Amino acid sequence: MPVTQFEFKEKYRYQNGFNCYLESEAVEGALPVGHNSPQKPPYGLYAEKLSGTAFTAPRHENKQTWLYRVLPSCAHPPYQPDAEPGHPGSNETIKGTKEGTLHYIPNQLRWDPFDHDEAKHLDFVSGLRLVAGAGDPTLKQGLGMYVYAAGKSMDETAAFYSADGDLLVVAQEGTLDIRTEFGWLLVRPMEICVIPRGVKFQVLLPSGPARGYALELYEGHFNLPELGPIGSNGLANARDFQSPVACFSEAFGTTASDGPGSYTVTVKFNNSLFKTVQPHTPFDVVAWHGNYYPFKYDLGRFNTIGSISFDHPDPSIFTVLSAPSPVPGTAIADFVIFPPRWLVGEDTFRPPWYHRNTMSEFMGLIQGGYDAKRGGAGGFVPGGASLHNVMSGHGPDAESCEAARDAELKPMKVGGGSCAFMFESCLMLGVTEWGLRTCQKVQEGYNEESWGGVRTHWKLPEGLKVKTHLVD
Ligand SMILES: O=C(O)Cc1cc(O)ccc1O
Ligand SMILES: [Fe+2]
Repeated sequence: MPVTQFEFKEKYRYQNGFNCYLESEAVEGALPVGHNSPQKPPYGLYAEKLSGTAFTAPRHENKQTWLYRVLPSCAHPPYQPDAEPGHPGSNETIKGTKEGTLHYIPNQLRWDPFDHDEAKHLDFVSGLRLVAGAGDPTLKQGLGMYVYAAGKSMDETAAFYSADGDLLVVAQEGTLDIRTEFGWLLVRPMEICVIPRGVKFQVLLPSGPARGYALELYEGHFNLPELGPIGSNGLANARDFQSPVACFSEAFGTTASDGPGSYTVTVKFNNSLFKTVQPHTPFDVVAWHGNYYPFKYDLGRFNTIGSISFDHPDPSIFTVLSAPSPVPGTAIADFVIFPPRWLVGEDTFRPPWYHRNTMSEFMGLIQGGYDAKRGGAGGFVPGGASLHNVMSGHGPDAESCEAARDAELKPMKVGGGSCAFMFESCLMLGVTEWGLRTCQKVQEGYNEESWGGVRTHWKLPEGLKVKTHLVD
């Protein structure tokens, strides 16, 4: 059914701000006033608390939301393990291997663009593939890195949630129309969203097939990075984050065990999928208030900051969101983007310097090219990825390096119409069997092709006295 202008406007109304205490009611008076759990909440709703941190987490970290819904979430038949091994979206593909073990490889890896779902038999959940990860969701430590390829919408009677972590979704191709318990989020390419642990959602594809990347954070939550001397504005500004308004369905019966339909809820629990089928909709939240909710962000709104004198700054200057570890300044996951920007550095090697990083770097490309790597077939291209793990040396490929050494250093706009991103983590990443072999996208000659041709420029000026010299 086509949406009318009015419905469209209502459905995609958002509340603005990051990490705010928000409230929303789809029906006037559905939110209890001055009270969280009255004896009988308005209109016969049930009050249900959804916590994103321990009840006793410090005030500045505490995340909770009160939901006012037609039926409480506990009213469902038992969950059952889902799908046979090997089946798309089965435990095997979510874990990465049958045993769930990961491959630890010091080599640089790069992937050709991941396949679209040509056959249109995958939806967002069955099209989700774990490529790399670290840690363990049962310990609430670490993270998972995914690509998704979906050719069709999730069923209108389907919902999904992850008990394992908060899911940051990076849309690369195709629009995601995401229905959540909290309301709707429209996420287009060059936009991202975060769906917190436990929040049920359904992904529709209004513009056809979709492909993208996702990061699941088993530990903590994403925050805006500290701005330090940058001051009180810049990078991703708080007001540009958008959250849904309450929107509910009336598909329920007189009790929790009768109802108009069959609604399938799939849960990802310790990287395994479980399913239940309940007769009432899980999208029955009429009102909510709290600070634990899904949100979206348009990467085009990022206020990019960089050097206006010399030298190439650390990429942390491009951090959109950061999920801290207990070690100050050290992230379990940073989400970093490389948007179009001006380069004006004088006497500066402008692309990323060569480096070995104690953090691991998983990169993807949303659109366009990346200034340190060649594009085209077999290069770093939209929909593909690279992984430079802990201490794996990397930097511009030989071609980009030579071009940058000889470039005339006038002000120059890089990356017009392009946007690469990086999931950077303090943890060593393991690659799944799917990521390494099954997907068949790993570029075999990546290292040799990129850096095999790096030229030696070393030349000792004649007559210069050598202070120390190793005699081999
Ligand atoms: O490796 C990369 O391409 C990402 C990156 C970019 C940059 O500008 C500096 C460091 C870094 O790791
Ligand atoms: Fe790097």
